[in-house]
Amino acid sequence: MGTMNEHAVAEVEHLGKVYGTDGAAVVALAEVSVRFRRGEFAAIMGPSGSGKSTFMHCLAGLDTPSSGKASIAGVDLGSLNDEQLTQVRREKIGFVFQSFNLLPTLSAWENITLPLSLSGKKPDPAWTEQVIEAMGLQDRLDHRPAQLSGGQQQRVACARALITRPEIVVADEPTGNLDSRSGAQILSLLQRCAREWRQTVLMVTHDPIAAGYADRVLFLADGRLVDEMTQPTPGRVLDRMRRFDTQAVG
Ligand SMILES: Nc1ncnc2c1ncn2[C@@H]1O[C@H](COP(=O)(O)OP(=O)(O)OP(=O)(O)O)[C@@H](O)[C@H]1O
Repeated sequence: MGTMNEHAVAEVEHLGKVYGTDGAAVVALAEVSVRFRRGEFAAIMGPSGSGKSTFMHCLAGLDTPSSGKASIAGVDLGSLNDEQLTQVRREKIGFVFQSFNLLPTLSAWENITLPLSLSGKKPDPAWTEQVIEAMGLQDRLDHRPAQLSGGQQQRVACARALITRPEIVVADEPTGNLDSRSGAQILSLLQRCAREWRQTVLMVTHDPIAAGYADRVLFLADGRLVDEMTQPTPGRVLDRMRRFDTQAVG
């Protein structure tokens, strides 16, 4: 695809994670190696307990691998101290969660600009306007989360994730709590992050329709990367997921 020599924005090599010890040890990830490039929208799928959250947490520096390594922009996260890790997360990664995670006492505007307030930075007016307009939030900036619909709240959460212009957007089931129309809006926005703004978007999802918006789908099973699909369609993703079901039964 002409991307062989392109710089990997994020990469894991021989990533492994074991929780607990001895008899109680659970292998959550084993020997996972994958690279993500600039402007790529990737979906991570797999049955419950297959290691998706663990994978994302290790990649984003929220959890420490037991073996192998995770790197962001060529920097091995394992070589950083806590302060440096916090800085990498703050500057390079925007997070979107299934449950929005907005602060209830703050207005939409205050929630969106919180990452900047926390690091003592001023909003870049042109970028801020572009993000707010892309999220369709111009008329909702004074509202508190409770005065917004679920879809609007998730768009506030997306704007908050984008306000620092991170190279990577990590979305953990971003449409899990939304109706299909609001979900489609969020997925189009994530697609735009990748295509127009050249951010690397990594999304965990259980939904084949959501995965259909991605450029590539990675399939995890029992902590291993077992398959990969480019130019996914909901139908092909659904077929692949069904094969996990039959394997689990058999
Ligand atoms: N903190 C922990 N302590 C012990 N075991 C854990 C911990 N976190 C995850 N696990 C185990 O690791 C395995 C992978 O879990 P993980 O949450 O990464 O899977 P998942 O694919 O995200 O699942 P789901 O789709 O249900 O959210 C599971 O067997 C889980 O029980």
